[in-house]
Amino acid sequence: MTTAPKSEKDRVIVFDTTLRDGEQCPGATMTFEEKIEIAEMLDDMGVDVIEAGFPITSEGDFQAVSEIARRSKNSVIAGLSRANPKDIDRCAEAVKFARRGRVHTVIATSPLHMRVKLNMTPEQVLDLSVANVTRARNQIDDVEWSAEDATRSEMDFLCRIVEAVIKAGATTVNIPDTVGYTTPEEYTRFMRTLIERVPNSDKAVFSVHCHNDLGMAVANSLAGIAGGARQIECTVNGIGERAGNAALEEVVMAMNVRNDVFPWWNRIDTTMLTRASKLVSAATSFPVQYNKAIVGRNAFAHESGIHQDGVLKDASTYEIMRPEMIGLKKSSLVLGKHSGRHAFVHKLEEMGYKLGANQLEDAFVRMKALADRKKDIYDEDIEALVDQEIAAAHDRIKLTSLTVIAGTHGPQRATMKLDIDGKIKIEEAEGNGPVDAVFNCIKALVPHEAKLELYQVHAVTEGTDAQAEVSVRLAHEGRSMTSKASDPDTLVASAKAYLGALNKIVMKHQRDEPAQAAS
Ligand SMILES: CC(=O)SCCNC(=O)CCNC(=O)[C@H](O)C(C)(C)COP(=O)(O)OP(=O)(O)OC[C@H]1O[C@@H](n2cnc3c(N)ncnc32)[C@H](O)[C@@H]1OP(=O)(O)O
Ligand SMILES: CC(C)C(=O)C(=O)O
Repeated sequence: MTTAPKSEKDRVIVFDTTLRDGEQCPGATMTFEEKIEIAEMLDDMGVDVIEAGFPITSEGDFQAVSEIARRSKNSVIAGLSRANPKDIDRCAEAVKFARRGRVHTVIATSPLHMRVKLNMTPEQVLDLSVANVTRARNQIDDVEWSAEDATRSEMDFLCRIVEAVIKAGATTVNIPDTVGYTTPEEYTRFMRTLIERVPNSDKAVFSVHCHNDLGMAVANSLAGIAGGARQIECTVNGIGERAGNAALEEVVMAMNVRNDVFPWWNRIDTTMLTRASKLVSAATSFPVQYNKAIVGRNAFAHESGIHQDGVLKDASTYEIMRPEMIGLKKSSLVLGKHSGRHAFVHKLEEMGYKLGANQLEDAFVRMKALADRKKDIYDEDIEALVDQEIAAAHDRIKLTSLTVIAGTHGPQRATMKLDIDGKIKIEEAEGNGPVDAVFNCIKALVPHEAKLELYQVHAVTEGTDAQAEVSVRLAHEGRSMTSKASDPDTLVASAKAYLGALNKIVMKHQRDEPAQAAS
């Protein structure tokens, strides 16, 4: 969903640099095919300018930028270049295949960078900038000039150089916060002063490019727009040098959700944001932080009971945007130790269960107990728990407690307390292994002739804290009775599964007895 257009002067151009600045961070290198796929997706999503790479970097980067340019549909395709003829020419050659190509040329303007890194005087930097913008403009109509480390540059010099590059033909002037140093108020003032003081500032679009070293890249980008800029340079998932760049999904949704505060619009189809995030994460192998704004897996997930109850009554209690706006089907209610009954009942209904009040209360208590011991509660856990609740509703023999001593120095020993028809009985037994000790305890507490035919264990979900699901089959008087039980403790699950099968035998006897007496 795109924000309804207002006027052209309020439109923010979205410039995505995932494939250039995003790729610059250690470990994020993408293959040719991955870059093509991402560029096509950004084009479809409504990104105005795609910075596809830095063509002088390598033959591979040149090829990727050229191919993205060839395949471009609506987006302008930009390439980066330093302020030297070789970079400019190579870049112009790569982007010339696009419907609209852009040469983006950068040079540092801060005293520190000019002196230490470039070993140039401000006048040399100014002359070089003018010469290279002119060179680029002789090859292409769309030229962006960037003042690297602009926010640590002197305002008087910046005004002079910006005026000169616009005169030389720069159509976009980018004022980057290269090292993530500025603050929102400062950046608004900085941008406003620059635009006001440069006499020909109306001949170019001013742009922001903010890094996240102090966690303010998104806030600073919006502040720069408030100061008069109309292009935001950003990346999907906020990837980029060091702590990254302003995240595309965050700046776009901030403008959409708080349009009262950020009264500008853009052309992004926000329903593609989730897909874009997943694609970039997969291509770079950079996981998305769980609590990342907009696209983190917890951004629309609720675990606490009070929040879940609120969301069930009206999602806007705890959600400031609808999940569908960013291409997510729905928000999720995650069951855990902080959950309440409303969410538990809702989950059971979704899974097709309808329990009576007592069964529900028992299952809820058991879910809480499970959540205290297990990190994630999956649907399979709930299923196992409720099935067991239903199956055990009429059991005459119930497990009350179990302690097992196991380890290298046998024999293993179990102590078990059972509730048999309302009476508590306790017994201790040894065994050849902990499971044998547990089953011997049951035999001591409930003497019976049934023979163990099958004992099987498997994990309900993944991880070392997964619940064990145990199946037990007992044979008695020519019939077999099978029962399943689950618990994070394999021995408790074993005891419950055995007792489940035993209860079935007892129940069968109970049903058969009156019939036998009558015959
Ligand atoms: C703020 C930014 O994100 S800018 C983009 C940064 N991205 C990258 O650097 C990724 C791609 N870079 C590369 O592949 C390489 O660095 C290249 C191909 C650009 C250059 O490689 P090399 O020629 O081996 O130079 P190297 O990277 O070691 O040093 C950079 C040189 O460029 C000069 N330089 C740096 N910025 C600029 C600039 N904007 N304009 C002109 N020259 C510059 C430096 O002063 C240095 O020159 P020197 O060799 O005379 O000292
Ligand atoms: C090339 C420029 C825009 C840059 O990446 C920066 O200054 O951070």
